Amino acid sequence: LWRKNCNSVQINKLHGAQVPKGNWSLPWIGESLTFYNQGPYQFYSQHIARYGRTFRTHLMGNPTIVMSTPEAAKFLLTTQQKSFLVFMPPSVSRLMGFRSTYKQEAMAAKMNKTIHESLHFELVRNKVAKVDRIARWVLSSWEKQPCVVTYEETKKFAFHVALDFIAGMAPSPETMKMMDDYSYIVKAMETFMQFNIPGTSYHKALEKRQKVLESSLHIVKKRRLEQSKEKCPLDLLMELEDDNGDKISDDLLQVQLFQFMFGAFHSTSVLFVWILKFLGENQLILQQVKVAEQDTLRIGKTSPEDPLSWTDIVNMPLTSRVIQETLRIANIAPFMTRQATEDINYNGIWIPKGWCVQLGLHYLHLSPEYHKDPLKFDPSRFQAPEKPVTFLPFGSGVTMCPGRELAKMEALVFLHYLVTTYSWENIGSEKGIKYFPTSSLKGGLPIKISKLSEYVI
Ligand code: HEM
Repeated sequence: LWRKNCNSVQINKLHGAQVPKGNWSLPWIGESLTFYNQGPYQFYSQHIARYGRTFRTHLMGNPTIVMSTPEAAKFLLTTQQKSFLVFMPPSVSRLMGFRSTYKQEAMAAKMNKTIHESLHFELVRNKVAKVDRIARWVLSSWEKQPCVVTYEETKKFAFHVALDFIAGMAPSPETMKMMDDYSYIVKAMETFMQFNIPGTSYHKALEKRQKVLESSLHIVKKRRLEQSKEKCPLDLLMELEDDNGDKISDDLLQVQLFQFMFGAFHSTSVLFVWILKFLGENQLILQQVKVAEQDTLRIGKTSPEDPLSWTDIVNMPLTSRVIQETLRIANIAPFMTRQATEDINYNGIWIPKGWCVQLGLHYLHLSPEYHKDPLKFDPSRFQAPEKPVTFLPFGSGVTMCPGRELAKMEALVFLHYLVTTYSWENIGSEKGIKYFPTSSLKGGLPIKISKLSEYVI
């Protein structure tokens, strides 16, 4: 019956448009297991070879059309974005407290607008000195460790930068505990298809979510009393009023802070891990970054305590290209999924209402059509402007990541201190990549670091 239902949709036509070729596989599960086991790139490559650039499948309980061209990205994220809602698998959306009607609620729309506006360039620029302090604090704690599990340690950095940036909060035992609870939630998202059964890690992750929400509420209440002169995004959210002049409720605020922090720290720490992996494997590029750019910058400082400035940040073109190339190859967000709110005809492809459309960023970023020698780590490719809509690590359109400038600035500061002060070697064996909730290295990249003897400025 399930197959019949799907097929009857497929042969229905709207102005001559047709659902693309593909495979439904098993009822409800569809091809989710294959997608999960193979990872997006292999899954996309095999299906594209068989069915063409746009194909249909069944993922996470939904009929899904997968597209991976710049035209499709533009259509889905920009020109036709109003016909779609952001989609997450139910088990993930429950952990995130995400509702599909979310963007339609008036207050939620105001909050979203505030978040995008609050992460402005000026704020990022003003935070360089603070991020500088946090980077030194975290890196100096690595010196005593015989084995640094990069993901675990860069997480501390990204989490505390995000907390300072969003809520003006300094590191404390309470924030470390909050970070551990978050980490448990992220870990639970790695597993495909989860059910809330007592004793399972998913059930425990939902309990941890409750704890993080409590910590978030505590932060909100503390911030209300602080009356800080420097306004952070949380202050701006607290000032919001609905159409009746009522302030945003604490319930909404704590969920918003929860989601905001989630977006802010996990992807960023994963980015650092990938950068360390690629630089470790490309010693020549590492030496160029170190000698030609970062050492020169450090030598220009009057004392070792001199923090980086915004001028320094914008004078790191080589390191910036390393970050771009890492984002392209690592594909931290390997795909984006949207759900159609109406029947849509996209260039003869029929997208029925309720179906999902998945944009395969992983394939777009690694396609030889748009990127020469795509699997080669070659930051110099970014010396020339990339072809339009072929590089979207932060998405595009109204939901484009508002934290992208902060993420890049953090990475530049972090790399500055890492390469000028330390050398490192990989001490773990390759364990492969996990793709959910983001593309990251299994094992978290264990390294051993040594302080450089020439660091005597
Ligand atoms: C390397 C680091 C990061 C990557 C790769 C990344 C990637 C992304 C992507 C791809 C999206 C769009 C999702 C979609 O449209 O479905 C997104 C959204 C978002 N990101 Fe980031 N992000 C990063 C860092 C950050 C940081 C540092 C912050 C906050 C300070 C942040 C806050 C957000 C928020 C709030 C959204 C939701 C925007 C909306 O729904 O309108 N992200 N991010």
